[in-house]
Amino acid sequence: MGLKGPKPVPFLGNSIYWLLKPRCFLDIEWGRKYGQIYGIYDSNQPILVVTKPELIKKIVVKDYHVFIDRRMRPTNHFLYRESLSHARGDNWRRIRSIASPTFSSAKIRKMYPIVRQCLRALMTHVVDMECGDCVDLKKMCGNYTMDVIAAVAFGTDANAHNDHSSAFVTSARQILDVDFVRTIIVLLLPKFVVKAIGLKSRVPETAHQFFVDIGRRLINERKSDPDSHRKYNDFIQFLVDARPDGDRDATPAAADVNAFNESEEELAIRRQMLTTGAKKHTLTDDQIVAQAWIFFLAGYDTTSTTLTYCCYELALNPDIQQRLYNEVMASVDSEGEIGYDELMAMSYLDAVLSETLRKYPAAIKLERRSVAEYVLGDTGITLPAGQEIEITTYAIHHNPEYYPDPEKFDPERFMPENKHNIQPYTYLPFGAGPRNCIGMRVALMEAKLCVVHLIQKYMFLRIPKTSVPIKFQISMTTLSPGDVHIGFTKR
Ligand code: HEM
Repeated sequence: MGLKGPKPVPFLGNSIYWLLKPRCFLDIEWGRKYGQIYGIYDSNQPILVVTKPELIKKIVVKDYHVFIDRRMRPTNHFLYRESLSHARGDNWRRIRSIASPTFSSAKIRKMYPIVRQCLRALMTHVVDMECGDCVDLKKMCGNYTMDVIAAVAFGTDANAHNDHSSAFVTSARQILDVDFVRTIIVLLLPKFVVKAIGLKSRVPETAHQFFVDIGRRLINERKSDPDSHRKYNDFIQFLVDARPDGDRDATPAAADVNAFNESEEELAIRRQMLTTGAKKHTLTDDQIVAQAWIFFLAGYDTTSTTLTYCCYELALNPDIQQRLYNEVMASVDSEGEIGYDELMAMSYLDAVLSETLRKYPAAIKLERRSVAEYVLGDTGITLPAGQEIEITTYAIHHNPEYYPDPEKFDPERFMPENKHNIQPYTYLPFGAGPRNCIGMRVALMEAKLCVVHLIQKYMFLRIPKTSVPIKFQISMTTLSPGDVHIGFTKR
């Protein structure tokens, strides 16, 4: 296509740079140098990088059917192949329209008590720590989101704070703690070299099998219990019960939280996709297991790092923390509890989390793949079928043209009176269009509830061990923090 872009290294493309610097910083540098459309190479795979809002809208919403697939590395395991995030074309449409009602606000309200229960475990754990102690935020938030996602996706009590050797936690760790550098070396080296030196990036099959076994067992139990739909409010149950006339509020309304890109046009496209998507409105048992699995994989680390960054910024910004504390105290009841509607109505809390997701989007980029030849707006570029596309979220969120003083943590940007200043398709922490994050509402509920309960009891403090600025780990797709420590002191 003759695009500008960083010079690729033979066979390795530009991937070699990702070993040296976090990808998010490279995206900013390359965007400054090459503009809103440029080309990079992932090994020998050419990728079109797009950061122009009007073109993003075309790709992810208006012509989403041309860019219906996400860029995916080949995988044979059904847990991935059949999952929502990896599925392609009509298979994805079908799975998405069956799975969407499981994320309706009615269903999320039903899950609320499960999340509340996991929060109790977190609060008990925090009480057991000495106040004023140095808190390992990543670990604390990770244990909480592990408990939540195990409970809502697999109906299982992971007991992550207390039992680090439980089968659930160890199997999850084997899969989640993938060594990035090792993985990229395996991807970069020719296959025969990888084989010859016996390098493996794969996780042991027993870890995957553990989740397959739990999922299959639960589905059997639920299917043989005629009352299960009354007893359980987790994803497995919702997917077992999925019906063509499931909840109608599965698509977000224009006023929904974080729906910055959702005009009536986008909502209509999404609704149309969902209603035409499902010819056969059931999933096989293994397809249900694959969805529970991907909810676990996509929902654990993203929510945990978001919470980590949020508490970190509150520790660095005592004024913002105080204002949030005031809002929390005005919203909770005499027992310190809060209902779903009251939680969602807290505008400053919403602004704090939105700003966290702006400054630290857990996924640093979105990926799409064209299924047909396509003329890209008035750029004069014709994309071939199979063209990989990346939309560099982190770089967009840190562009001073859209967010003045982008390194400043400033929740004001997202207060109701200022939200209209945000240009559509420049705020993408959950992606956009019909293939956006299906778990957004769950993630926000889980994170907000956690902040509300922690801040009531503890003040977050910057301590000598708090690294400023925060350090990011080397990663291709996610914004993972290195160690993050802050102090907690009892209020
Ligand atoms: C703060 C937390 C989270 C963030 C920042 C986040 C972000 C994202 C992003 C950026 C995407 C890609 C969207 C696109 O390509 O347009 C995505 C997809 C997805 N997310 Fe999330 N996510 C979060 C939590 C969750 C949770 C809790 C779940 C499940 C319970 C979940 C399930 C998924 C799934 C299944 C997909 C693939 C959707 C599809 O291809 O149809 N995510 N997420």
